[in-house]
Amino acid sequence: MAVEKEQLQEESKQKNNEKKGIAKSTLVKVKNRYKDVDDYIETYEPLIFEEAKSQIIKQKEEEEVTDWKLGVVKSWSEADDFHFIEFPCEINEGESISQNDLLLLSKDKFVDDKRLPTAYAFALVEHVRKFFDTRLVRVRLYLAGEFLKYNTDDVKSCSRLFNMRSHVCETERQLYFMKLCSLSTIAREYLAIRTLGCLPYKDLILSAAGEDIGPEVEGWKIPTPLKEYVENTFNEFQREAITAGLSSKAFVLIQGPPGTGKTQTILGILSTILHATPTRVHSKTYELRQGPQLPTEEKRRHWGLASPWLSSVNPRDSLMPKDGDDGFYPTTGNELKPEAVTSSRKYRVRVLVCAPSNSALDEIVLRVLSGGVHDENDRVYCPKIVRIGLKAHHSIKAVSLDELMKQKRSGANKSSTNKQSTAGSNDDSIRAAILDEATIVFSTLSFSGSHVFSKLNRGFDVVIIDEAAQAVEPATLVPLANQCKKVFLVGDPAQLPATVISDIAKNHGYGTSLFERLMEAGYPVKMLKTQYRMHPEIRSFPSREFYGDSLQDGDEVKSRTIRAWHDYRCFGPFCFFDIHEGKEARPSGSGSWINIEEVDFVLFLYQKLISLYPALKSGNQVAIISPYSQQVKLFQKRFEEIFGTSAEQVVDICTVDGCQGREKDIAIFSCVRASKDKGIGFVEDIRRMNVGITRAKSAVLVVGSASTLRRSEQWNKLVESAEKRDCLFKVSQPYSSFFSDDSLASMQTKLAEPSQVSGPTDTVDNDVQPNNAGTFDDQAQAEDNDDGDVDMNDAGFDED
Ligand SMILES: Nc1ncnc2c1ncn2[C@@H]1O[C@H](COP(=O)(O)OP(=O)(O)OP(=O)(O)O)[C@@H](O)[C@H]1O
Repeated sequence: MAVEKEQLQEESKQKNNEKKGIAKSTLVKVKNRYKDVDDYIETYEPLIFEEAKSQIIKQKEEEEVTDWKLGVVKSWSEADDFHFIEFPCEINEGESISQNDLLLLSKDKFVDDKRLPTAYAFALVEHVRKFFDTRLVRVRLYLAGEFLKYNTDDVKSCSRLFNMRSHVCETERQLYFMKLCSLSTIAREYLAIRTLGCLPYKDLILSAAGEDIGPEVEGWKIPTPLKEYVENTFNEFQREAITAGLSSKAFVLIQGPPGTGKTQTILGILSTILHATPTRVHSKTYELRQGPQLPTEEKRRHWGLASPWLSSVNPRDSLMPKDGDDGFYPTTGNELKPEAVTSSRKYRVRVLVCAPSNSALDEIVLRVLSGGVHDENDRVYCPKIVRIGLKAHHSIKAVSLDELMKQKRSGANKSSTNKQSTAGSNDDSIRAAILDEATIVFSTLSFSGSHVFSKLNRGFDVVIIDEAAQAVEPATLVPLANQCKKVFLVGDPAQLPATVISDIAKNHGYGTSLFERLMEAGYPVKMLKTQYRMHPEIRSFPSREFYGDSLQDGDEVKSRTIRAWHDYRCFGPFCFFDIHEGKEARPSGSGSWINIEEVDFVLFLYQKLISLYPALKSGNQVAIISPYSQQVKLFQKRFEEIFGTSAEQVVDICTVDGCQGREKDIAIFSCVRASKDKGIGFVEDIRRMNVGITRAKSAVLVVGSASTLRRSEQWNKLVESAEKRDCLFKVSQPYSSFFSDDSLASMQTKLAEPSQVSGPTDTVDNDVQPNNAGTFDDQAQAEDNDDGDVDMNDAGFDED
């Protein structure tokens, strides 16, 4: 990797020399197809820089920067127009400085924005190493002048840089520094677009060309028992996706609309690719070497002859309980034994599974840990897996690299007498051993470009990227540099895309994922069409509007999602409450919006639901969702005032962007925008609507201003759909009257007959009651105490 980096630097230098005099300052839009690698880099490079700039500014605005620290220059050098300096740095608890952090270095502290010091510069951390009791930080600075435009050699001399140069080029000089932000993710993405030219399937990425995958191009075969498992367990669309994975295609795209079993399909893919053999191996010589495949009866006869103590009937068959738990391979609890590899296994595929965020990643790790994968003989086992990176969820800590290292270290320490002197190199070899043994490695996209990966002895044969439509294209390229031959992109471009901070980059299409671009260009996509989450009444609108009416319901979805509250028309499965007196407002200094009337109504709605169906008070079965983070904060505050309990203990209150991938029994969606003539901002994004209305299993209750929302074509369709289905409710103040006994009785769908329901209906201990401190008639005022707010994806940027 280090060699690659040097090569790339050299390449880029050469190119810049060739281009001398050609100043390329204009940004170009992301296209569906690219002529060549240069065309690709010329498109993405300036967009990455734009995004980096916005990220730096955002961090500064959010005041996530640390305090000034004092350092003393220990050494300095100069190479390739850059200056390098090293200085010791004390790192206190809760602080960190690591590779790719952006620092501000200055001769004096900044006192205010108007009188800037005379010597200061930005610096990028090259590396940090131990130095006695502190750390030694090495940074890179460019002090030759300021670039006037992107991609130009036009450098203007600059006195602050000139002064800085004379200041730092002497040891023992004091300097102040502060960490501004980490540029790790963006640096890895930059390196990834620069390595595109080295990827074996670069032409596919550039041209976005691919034919549909038929069985004739099957590149891998799976043993019969595993094949039977796939046939019996997965629906036809999932099977197609899994079979496409066994083809010789380098890229397989799988679109998974909400609740269609994306994760389930990924588990199926893992089982098959880990136990598949290349088709070419199933040649005549192989068959001869292996002997012919015998029919089952014949096999039994052979076993009988070879093992006369076995009766012709396997005794375990007669004991097998109905749920398939035979006591040897129980299907519940901690049944997952480690894999036993037999001598017939000739191939050991190594898989890297990635996702854009830690939470999405841990979801799959957990599913592999709890569900396991199936081997050649359809036995479930737990493969050797390692979760690399930061912020691993506590439930999967056992397989995190840090935890596995701890275990190995303590094992090694017990058997070692010379611990201290070799600790560092030991760690490296322990890490390498753990990763080499792992069959599946899990990492976020960004972390897959970290130094841990560059030190691996072996790359990965297959990369699976989940939530691939939620990542910008350069982020998707990061794990592909790990020598993989086959790539699965699993995601849904009809749901929310990646968060892009720079408006300029966004307007130039930087938010387009590789998945979306390939799909737009006509690359074949396997779509999962059977959904197992939503009541059909919830499924119908998004299916028609976002998936060409192609979604169908899995067996028994309807009966599994019928609930007692469906006895009232106002509690689902699908409702739109027109809060026509609501008014949008913008807390001062904020880019976000609130709507107090909607908050009031939703609290009445929630209160009514839990008083009629107390079981809803436990287990976070209800979500209150809003596109705007200020509205989310207002909900949390009011909830606490009224119920006297922290909202998060009983209900999930989150932004739409933060709830993608989650599933709840009931979702209440507060749209916020309500005005006489204004637009509806980013609520108009149909992908945001799609996510908001597809989280619920049994009831999606949309709360908004119908007249405002109708200004958007898609929202107009949603309101019309509610109207047609007789589930549009115009609600006037006081909202309590909407839920009066008479009013509820008029909305009853059945007459007092007990419901045939599968969900929770009983009372529970965890009581939530309005307390005396607040009443529903309180009109909570929005607080102006927050800083500027841009409603970003809650997942945010996840690592180092
Ligand atoms: N073939 C199937 N037969 C029956 N149930 C299935 C099948 N595939 C998936 N499911 C069920 O559907 C539900 C959703 O599956 P899964 O979590 O894999 O979906 P997903 O597409 O990853 O969800 P999300 O939209 O939240 O990302 C799970 O309860 C799962 O057990």
